[in-house]
Amino acid sequence: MAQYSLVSGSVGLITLKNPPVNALGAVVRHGIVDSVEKALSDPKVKSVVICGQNGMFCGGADIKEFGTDMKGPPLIPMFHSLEAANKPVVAAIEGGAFGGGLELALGCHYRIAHSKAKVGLPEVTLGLLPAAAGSQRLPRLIGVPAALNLITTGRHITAAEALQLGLVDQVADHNTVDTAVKFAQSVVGKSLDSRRISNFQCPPVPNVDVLFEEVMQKIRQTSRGAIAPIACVQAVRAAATLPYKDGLQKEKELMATLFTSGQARSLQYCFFAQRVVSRWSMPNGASWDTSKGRPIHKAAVIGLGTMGRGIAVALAQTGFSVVAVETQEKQFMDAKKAVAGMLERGAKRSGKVAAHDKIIYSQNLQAIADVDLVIEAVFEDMALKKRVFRQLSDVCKPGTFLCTNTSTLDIDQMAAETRQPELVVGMHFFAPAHVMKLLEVVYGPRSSPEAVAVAMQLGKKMGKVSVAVGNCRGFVGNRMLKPYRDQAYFLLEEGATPELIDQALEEFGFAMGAFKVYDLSGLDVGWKVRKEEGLVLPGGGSGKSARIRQGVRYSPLGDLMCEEGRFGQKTGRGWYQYDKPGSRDAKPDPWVHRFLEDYRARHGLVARRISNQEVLERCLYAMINEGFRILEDGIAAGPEDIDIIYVFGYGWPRHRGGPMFYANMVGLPIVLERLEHFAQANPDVPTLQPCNLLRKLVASGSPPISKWREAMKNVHSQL
Ligand SMILES: CC(C)(COP(=O)(O)OP(=O)(O)OC[C@H]1O[C@@H](n2cnc3c(N)ncnc32)[C@H](O)[C@@H]1OP(=O)(O)O)[C@@H](O)C(=O)NCCC(=O)NCCSC(=O)C[C@@H](O)CCCCCCCCCCCCC(=O)O
Ligand SMILES: NC(=O)c1ccc[n+]([C@@H]2O[C@H](COP(=O)([O-])OP(=O)(O)OC[C@H]3O[C@@H](n4cnc5c(N)ncnc54)[C@H](O)[C@@H]3O)[C@@H](O)[C@H]2O)c1
Repeated sequence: MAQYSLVSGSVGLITLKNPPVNALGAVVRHGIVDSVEKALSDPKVKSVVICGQNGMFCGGADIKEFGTDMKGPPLIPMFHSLEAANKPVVAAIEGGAFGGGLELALGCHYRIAHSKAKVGLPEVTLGLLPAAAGSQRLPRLIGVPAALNLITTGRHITAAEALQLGLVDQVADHNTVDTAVKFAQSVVGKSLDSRRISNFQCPPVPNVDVLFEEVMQKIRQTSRGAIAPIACVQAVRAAATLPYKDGLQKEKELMATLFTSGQARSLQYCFFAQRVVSRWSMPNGASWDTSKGRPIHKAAVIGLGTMGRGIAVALAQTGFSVVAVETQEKQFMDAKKAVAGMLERGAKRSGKVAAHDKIIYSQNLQAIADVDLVIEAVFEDMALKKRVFRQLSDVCKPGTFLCTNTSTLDIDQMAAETRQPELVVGMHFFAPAHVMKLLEVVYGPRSSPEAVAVAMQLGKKMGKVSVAVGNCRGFVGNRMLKPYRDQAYFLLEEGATPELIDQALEEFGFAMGAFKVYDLSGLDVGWKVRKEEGLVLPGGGSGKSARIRQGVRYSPLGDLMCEEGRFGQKTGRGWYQYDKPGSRDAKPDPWVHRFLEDYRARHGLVARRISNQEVLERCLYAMINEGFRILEDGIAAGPEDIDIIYVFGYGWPRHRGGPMFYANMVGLPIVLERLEHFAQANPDVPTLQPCNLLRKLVASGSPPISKWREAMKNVHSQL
């Protein structure tokens, strides 16, 4: 609702009330219309202030209403009547004004913001554009380049930046509403013509066509197939080149296309999924609302290689005291230099002071005796990790949380080496750890809810999107990656090239195709793991056993590449060629094509034409099938957990919602039918056999993804 009151004898105060963010649902919109009418028709009222309750102005249109019949007054005429009012209307912005909330403020004649408030037009992140005239008013107020930046990125800006851009008129440190009321009284009688933004001409831009052409080209390159950023540019272009009324019409047409698109549904699903996963639960019933964490002041990182360095930086930048331990002399010296450089660069970007003094370096484990939490990031070697956990348990004070950054190994085996196994959890960061947003928090069978709560809270403090998952080989993300990568290799054997596969995946929207990722992370990493698993045979093996291991189809292609010393970017040669070791510009390599032809000839394989569609179906459906198995096994609490892991950690295009949402969009019966088809053609690939949960969901009428948790409960009770 919107509450109306008369304050200071002459100011009509309209307070938006719709917790928690005062979104502009139908009831609020009715409330605004009624309140504005009251204020404008009351002769005692000389000016109007609009604010939101509980220190929050407005989070925008009510996203939960999208997809419903959206009854109630529309926003655009409401904002026009505010703007047309003959009494000054002032927006008092506390907390935030986002999307429709900022558009409401732009309909007002003045805007006063609290110094800690943030504002923005984040519609693009929901697959939309600011379609309550925001795309037309903002460029008129702050100019085309600044408006383009805000609207195409959706970024939230501080009150100080908003003031600098001319987006707000004043910033208040205290009592924003009181300040706005006084301000409203002070402007009574002043002409309002110059305050009605829809009357403004857009500030002229030299070479407007060139500017928009350049911006559009950049957006096309970076948007990975997302349509909303492109529509945003088109809408701002309309503001820059057309009269307001025509621009508004263009905004409406563009919004109509976006609003009903699958991309908008996917992005809005991601918005809510991110919030769903923060309400974590464990199979034993423990959950975020019943489990309390403990404050962490001082943390330790063990092993300062690729991951340990990033984790130490992320902790220090969050304000934690860190003890960083590395045993090898050269690594120790290199890490100190590298971490200092990372902190400097971070400080430059954020404008904050580099947190050098937060980190103490040591080569001795005794230095961590008084820390509250440890994150181990030594080599991926179970024997070593067990030894380290024994030492940690001896050295650390009782009650210290012991976390491992392992990407695949069994948390429980490490916990078993300690005196308090309930304090052991996985904190699986992604490289580079100070940049990547995802954190998988892995609970073993003995992990306490308190330990999970501590890791989840720590992740949140570090600005990570944390997802709690169960303990199995590869957890969620890496477990699902295996069948995807296996399919990519099998497709090479059958006639594809790395470029063909990567192109199909990149056109789908992945940041990088499977083979570019291999080259980036190093082919030798997987080779080492496969050797330890006893899968690697010299020369790739021979005869029938060459392409079968442990009874299932296996491609030795990756092993053969490693035997040639082709480890990827680090050696300047991998699935692509690079100008020099360490260089990033991947070029197709004729050597690889010959290597694949020789391999096929050796194994009597006849190359066939492989379509992009087959690449997507084989790679993605195999991955999705594993996702269903993960749900069936109770490793992830719901499809949202899997999707958030893939969007934030594995470059899955957000506008496609994550693998499980994608399956829901494609249609579960289609996914099942294609998996059955591929499984029949590849009886020696068990990961293509459709899993029980998928079959049961299809048999029960393929409920929408929002109902899968419920359906999973039934499946679990039947298993
Ligand atoms: C605001 C925040 C920054 C606050 O963050 P914080 O961390 O404090 O809190 P949470 O994020 O955890 O949120 C708490 C709680 O609130 C829910 N929530 C937040 N925002 C909204 C919202 N806008 N609507 C509904 N619910 C919201 C959130 O889900 C949490 O609850 P939960 O139970 O899930 O835990 C942060 O919340 C934030 O960033 N929010 C989103 C801000 C945003 O993106 N706003 C823009 C919304 S879109 C918009 O405003 C569109 C307008 O431009 C124009 C609308 C015009 C519509 C016209 C439609 C015409 C269609 C024409 C098509 C015709 C087709 C045809 O022809 O048929
Ligand atoms: N590299 C990645 O992309 C990535 C991503 C996620 C998780 N992980 C996991 O993170 C862990 C570390 O991986 P990495 O890539 O940083 O390895 P790395 O080889 O770059 O670094 C490991 C470091 O640990 C040090 N070390 C070994 N034993 C030690 C001990 N007893 N005490 C202190 N330091 C010791 C080594 O000297 C080395 O500097 C592994 O478990 C790995 O699976 C890696």
